[in-house]
Amino acid sequence: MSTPEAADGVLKAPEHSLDEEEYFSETEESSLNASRSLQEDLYDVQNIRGKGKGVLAKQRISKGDLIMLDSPAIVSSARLPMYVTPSEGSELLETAAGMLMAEDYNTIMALDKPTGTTGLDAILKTNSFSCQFNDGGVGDEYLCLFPQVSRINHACQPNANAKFIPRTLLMEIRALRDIEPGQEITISYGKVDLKYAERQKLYRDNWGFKCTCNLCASGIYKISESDWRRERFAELHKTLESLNAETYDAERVMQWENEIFDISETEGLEVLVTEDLERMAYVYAGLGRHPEALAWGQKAKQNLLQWKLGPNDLNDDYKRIEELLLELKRA
Ligand SMILES: C[S@@+](CC[C@H](N)C(=O)[O-])C[C@H]1O[C@@H](n2cnc3c(N)ncnc32)[C@H](O)[C@@H]1O
Repeated sequence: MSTPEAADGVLKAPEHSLDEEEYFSETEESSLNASRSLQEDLYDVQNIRGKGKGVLAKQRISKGDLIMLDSPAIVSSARLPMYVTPSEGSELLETAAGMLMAEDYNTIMALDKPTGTTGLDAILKTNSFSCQFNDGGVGDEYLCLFPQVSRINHACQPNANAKFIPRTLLMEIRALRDIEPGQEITISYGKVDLKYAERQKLYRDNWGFKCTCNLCASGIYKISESDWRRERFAELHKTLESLNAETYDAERVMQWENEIFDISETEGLEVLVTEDLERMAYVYAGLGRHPEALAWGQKAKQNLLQWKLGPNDLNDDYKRIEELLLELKRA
């Protein structure tokens, strides 16, 4: 499992927007105990037809709200099978799990696994996230088992986002859109922008299930509309990335970007539009419209912090956007 508004001019402010300070303090202060009390108020684990268990909202959750903060009960190098035999690997996992507190051990042993399988291997394969702790170089891939997050089912138009924070090893689940009481909370297990056939193949081959999320179960017309939008999303990005001084036209870029923002909202692809928000900042800056450029730059930074980066994981994208914001403030 790996984890994953257009407007005429300036984006609408999201209903719940986090500024950097609020974001950092909210996340820094959140302990796992806080997460457990969040759990009691916000969601329940219940049986979902055709999907085993799943997580349902108990109250209205607003876009941007923190839903879960979970720490891994088990962390295993993804390269373990290169160094030990399958039975040695299973033994190591059982030994590690045996060191957990009884409550945590029972929680992970009760997690979902394919019928007819036993043991931690199957539980890890069904439920773990593939996580990188450093720069994603050779050997930097780990399988992490998050006991609470493991109950969240996949959807191809998810209403929540899973973000792994390497510095703390926490997995953060945040609402991608408003979620009503009784609605299932869902995340994407794989690449979020795949089309129907690619997604079905991915989930069948890697996790052994046929995806029956709302989109995949919705029938041929809705599925092909969604596929068309996803294809258009990719096509627009290709066009935008291939622009040069001769082919650049600010008006057209703005139209295309607004189309991208519309599609990202419908399809749940908000995590993929940071560069588009940044591009809009450059377009407005190029037109000498600095207040609008600044607003788009701030949206880009917020998008990065909300959906991709952990507090203090300030990567090159973040630094580049910060520099742009500084320049725009000076202009
Ligand atoms: C990480 S677990 C999710 C929680 C699980 N349903 C449970 O009962 O604990 C992943 C498993 O849930 C089921 N599942 C998750 N998303 C699904 C979906 N969109 N369609 C069908 N089954 C799904 C599959 O059996 C998958 O292997």
